[in-house]
Amino acid sequence: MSHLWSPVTGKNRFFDAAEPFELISEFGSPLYVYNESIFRARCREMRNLVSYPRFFVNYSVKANSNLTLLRIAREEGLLADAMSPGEIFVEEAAGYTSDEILYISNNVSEAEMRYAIDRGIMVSVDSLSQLEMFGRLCPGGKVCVRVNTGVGAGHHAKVITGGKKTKFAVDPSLFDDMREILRSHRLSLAGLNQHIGSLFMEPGKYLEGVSALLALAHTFEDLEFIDFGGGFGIPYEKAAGQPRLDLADLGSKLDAILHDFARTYGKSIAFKVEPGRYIAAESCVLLGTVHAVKENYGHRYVGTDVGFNVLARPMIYDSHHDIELYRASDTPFSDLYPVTVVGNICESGDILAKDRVLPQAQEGDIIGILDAGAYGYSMSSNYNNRLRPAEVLLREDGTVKLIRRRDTLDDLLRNF
Ligand SMILES: Cc1ncc(COP(=O)(O)O)c(C=O)c1O
Ligand SMILES: N[C@@H](CCCC[NH3+])C(=O)O
Repeated sequence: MSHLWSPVTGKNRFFDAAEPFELISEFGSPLYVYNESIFRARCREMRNLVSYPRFFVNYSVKANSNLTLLRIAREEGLLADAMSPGEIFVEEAAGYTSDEILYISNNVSEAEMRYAIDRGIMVSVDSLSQLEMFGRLCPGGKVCVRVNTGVGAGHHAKVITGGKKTKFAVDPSLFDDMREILRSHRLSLAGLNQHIGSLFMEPGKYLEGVSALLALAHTFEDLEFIDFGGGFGIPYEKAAGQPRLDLADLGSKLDAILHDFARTYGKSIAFKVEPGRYIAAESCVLLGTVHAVKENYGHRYVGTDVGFNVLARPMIYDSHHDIELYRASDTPFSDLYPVTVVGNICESGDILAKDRVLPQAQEGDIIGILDAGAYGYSMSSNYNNRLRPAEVLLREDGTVKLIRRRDTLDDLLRNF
């Protein structure tokens, strides 16, 4: 039995089914551990966001494209987004059919666009030059256009995808030119989509974006669907008491807007959202091992095997993840003081948590990095020729399933 120190009170039920030390000894460290019931619960919350009947949730698989999790998302009735042929390929392997996938392309080659067209997958283009390309490849076809309504939101400048300072989507002032391209290739505009950015915690900006897109949508007569994008945030700072996004409030306001639009649009219309993080983030704790503790010029460091090759978010965006400690011995956890938790990569920016208030860690302790299910494994790499970790699923029936094996040294030579 291990001992747990957690900054998050009122739990910890995540590891009911299996102990961190047992998991690490069986599957290696670091290790992405997912909880099936949390993942399914998040899928259902999104499915039930509104009462509007033709409402679809496209899971944005860039957050986490593990095949087993994709199959579960599909079982829960989620459709899928794809950002690349690779994502389409994996979605098809998980059982998604062409009518269940929306390809939200960005600066793709002809071959990449054709990959979706050949499969009958709906393509969203995000520039007029790519609309031209689509028209050349698929004259007379149906297409979707990604629109930048000028509304943007997100937890960091690098993930705000709407507004005046982003490469994404079509500026509505170019709509006359867009209509001309549609006409010249006999294309029908089946859908409009947008994505304002990743991680908002208040409904305001999202609903502002929804209304802005719908105002533009009224000027097109034949739309089949409108897709408002993802961005639904989760509270990463639970230990500090950060509240959850009020989905019930967001859902009821969104519902009213959708019914209103549908009443006045004049034809049956479907609506979509594209959550990634909300579905996957909280279903995962990333486990790692403490291998060294040291003091450098008065600064205390906890050295772990969770480098930024394993979890890139803190390095790229200074993102916060709450951290727990598990201990096999009976040594009690000490008082709390600030330490910097780092990985094993040869860069000084390889920092998981700076000046985090924790008990003194010991060699052999396990750390648990919470809410690591979105943009965790999917952004991991082999930098420093390190092996990407395994992923395991704590199933609802109490069993543990390996859902992706850990890289092997041979994998490092696979492409030579
Ligand atoms: C086009 C598009 N849709 C959906 C998402 C999913 O975003 P999130 O994980 O914040 O829900 C992203 C990523 O930000 C995206 O680029
Ligand atoms: N990778 C970002 C989110 C970007 C989503 C892709 N548009 C994160 O970890 O927060």
